[in-house]
Amino acid sequence: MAIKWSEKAVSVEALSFSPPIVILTQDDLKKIAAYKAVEFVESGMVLGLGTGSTAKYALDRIGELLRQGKLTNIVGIPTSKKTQEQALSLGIPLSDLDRHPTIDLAIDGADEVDPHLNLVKGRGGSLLREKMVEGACKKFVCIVDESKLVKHLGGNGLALPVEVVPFCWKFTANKLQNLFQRSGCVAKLRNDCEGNPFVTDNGNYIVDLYLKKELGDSQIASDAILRVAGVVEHGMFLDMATTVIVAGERGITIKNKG
Ligand SMILES: O=C[C@H](O)[C@H](O)[C@H](O)COP(=O)(O)O
Repeated sequence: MAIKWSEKAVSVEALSFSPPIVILTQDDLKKIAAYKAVEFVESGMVLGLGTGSTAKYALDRIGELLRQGKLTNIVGIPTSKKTQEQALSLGIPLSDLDRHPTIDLAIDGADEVDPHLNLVKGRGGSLLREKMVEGACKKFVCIVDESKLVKHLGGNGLALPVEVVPFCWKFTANKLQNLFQRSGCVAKLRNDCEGNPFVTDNGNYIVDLYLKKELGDSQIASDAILRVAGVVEHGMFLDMATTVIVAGERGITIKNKG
C-alpha cells in the first residue's frame, strides 16, 4: 500500500527499500521505524523514552549503541514503569522531569497519526507520563508502521483513551459519553486481563471512548474533555510531534512539521 501525504504544512522525505526479498511483518516495520529514529540521537542528549511495542525497539537500539560506545553521556526520561525497567536492564542512565525539565529528543510510538501529525496515544495506558515528557521536548519523533495512518483522529472504531481518577469513575464516564453523543460515543472502563479495572502507573483508571463518527475539531474535543471534572488527561497529542517516521511496505517516509 502506498503512503500518501497531501498536506502542505509538512515536508516529506521518502526512502525506498530495495525490492523486498521477504514479506515484512508489522513488527519488522516497527523496528525499521524505530532504528531510523535512533539515527537522530546524539551523544550527550537528554532523551524521552517512549512506551509500547514500537518504542521498545528504539530503546533496544539505544542500549546497543551505548554498549558499543557509539553513544555516550545519554540520560533517559522514561514514560512508564515498564520502559523504566527496560531502560535499566539495558544500562541506560535515567533521570526525571524534575531534574531535567527540558528534553532534547523523545522517541515514541502512536496508535493513530493524522495528516497534520496529530496523534492518538495511550492504548497501552501510558498517555499521562508520555504527554508530560513529550510536552517537554525540543523534538518529538513519532515512530509508526503504516497501519497507524488515519485521515481523522477518533471515529476509526478504535479507542480514544482518557485517564480518569477512580473516584466515581462511572459519573466521569457518563459525562464523557454525553459529550460526544452526536458521534455515537460509547464510554467503557478499560479492564486488565483478569477483568479488574486497568490501573495506570499513576493509580488512575482509563475510560476508552468508542466513536461511531469522526470526532470533529480535535482541539475543541480536547478542551471539552479536559473540562470534565475527574479527567486527568486524554490521548490526543495535538501539535506535539515534530517528526513522524512511517515504515511501510514500500519504504520509510519521514514527515516533518513545517
Ligand atoms: O500507552 C501507550 C503508548 O501511547 C504507545 O506508544 C501507543 O499505544 C503505541 O503503541 P505500539 O507501538 O505498541 O503500537
